[in-house]
Amino acid sequence: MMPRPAFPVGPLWMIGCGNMGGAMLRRWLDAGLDPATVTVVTRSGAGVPDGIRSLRAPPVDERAATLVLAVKPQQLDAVAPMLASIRPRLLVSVLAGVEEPALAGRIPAGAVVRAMPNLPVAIGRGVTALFSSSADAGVRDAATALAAPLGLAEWIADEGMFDAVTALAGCGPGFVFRFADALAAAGTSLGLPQDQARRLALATLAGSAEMALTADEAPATLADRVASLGGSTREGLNVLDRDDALVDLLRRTLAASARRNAEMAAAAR
Ligand SMILES: NC(=O)C1=CN([C@@H]2O[C@H](COP(=O)(O)OP(=O)(O)OC[C@H]3O[C@@H](n4cnc5c(N)ncnc54)[C@H](OP(=O)(O)O)[C@@H]3O)[C@@H](O)[C@H]2O)C=CC1
Ligand SMILES: O=C(O)[C@@H]1CCC=N1
Repeated sequence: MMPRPAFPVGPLWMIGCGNMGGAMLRRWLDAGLDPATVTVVTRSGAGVPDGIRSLRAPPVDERAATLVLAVKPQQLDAVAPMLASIRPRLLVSVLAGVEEPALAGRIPAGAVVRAMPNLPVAIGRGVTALFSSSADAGVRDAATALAAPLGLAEWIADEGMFDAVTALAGCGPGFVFRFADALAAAGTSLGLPQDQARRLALATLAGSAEMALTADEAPATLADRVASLGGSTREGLNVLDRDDALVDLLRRTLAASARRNAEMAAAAR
């Protein structure tokens, strides 16, 4: 296995440390990020890992090399003024929707990278999509080094694709968790005890995803291997496949999320 790239050198400040910022920071610390280099700024101090400097405003007489922005898009204008004079080498924003020019216009930085992580980054099995208009290898290496311990990291060439990537991978765990509950509930409706249905549903999802990830065949081929001719899986698949029911449902699901990302982008322009 290739060694992971080293974390960017210098102080790392994280603005906002809730569900996503907290998940990323905990994973970075587990992966060897030096806690002494980290400062977190929030209003309440809630959610900051033990042993990490937690402040209510950025320290005035210090500089960050890397600034990670992890507040909600609607909170950008509340935090931007206090970040305007920091001028970090690298600004990494995980804000859904908010585009690079909107970030660069509010928070001057050597370079801006948009990152779209998802919640399984907490266990190093997430997805992080990255975009930057900068072609600077140092910038890209630094962002890749931050994303690598979080799971799969993929650069997106066209920022116009970022809302779609956000809908699929950023929001995706929400849809998968909902699917897991639905699968379990369907088992319960056939008479299984609730806790057992949940265990079976989660283990089935985990095993199937792991198998599909490592298989040479496409998921459709794997599905056909489960569906014996004249058997019960085919009967179930017929329900999902009739009129493209599942595909249509997910198309509408992702389209709704992508639309909301575009709205948040427009609001920040
Ligand atoms: N949750 C997810 O799965 C994903 C989220 N994202 C993105 O991550 C970002 C954060 O989302 P999420 O973690 O879910 O949201 P949370 O509400 O959980 O976290 C927001 C954080 O911002 C802090 N905050 C809010 N206002 C201020 C302020 N004025 N000054 C300093 N800190 C502030 C909050 O702390 P306090 O209230 O104490 O100030 C909190 O730590 C969003 O932009 C979202 O688009 C991206 C991918 C996935
Ligand atoms: O729901 C949201 O807006 C964020 C973006 C991706 C996941 N959560």
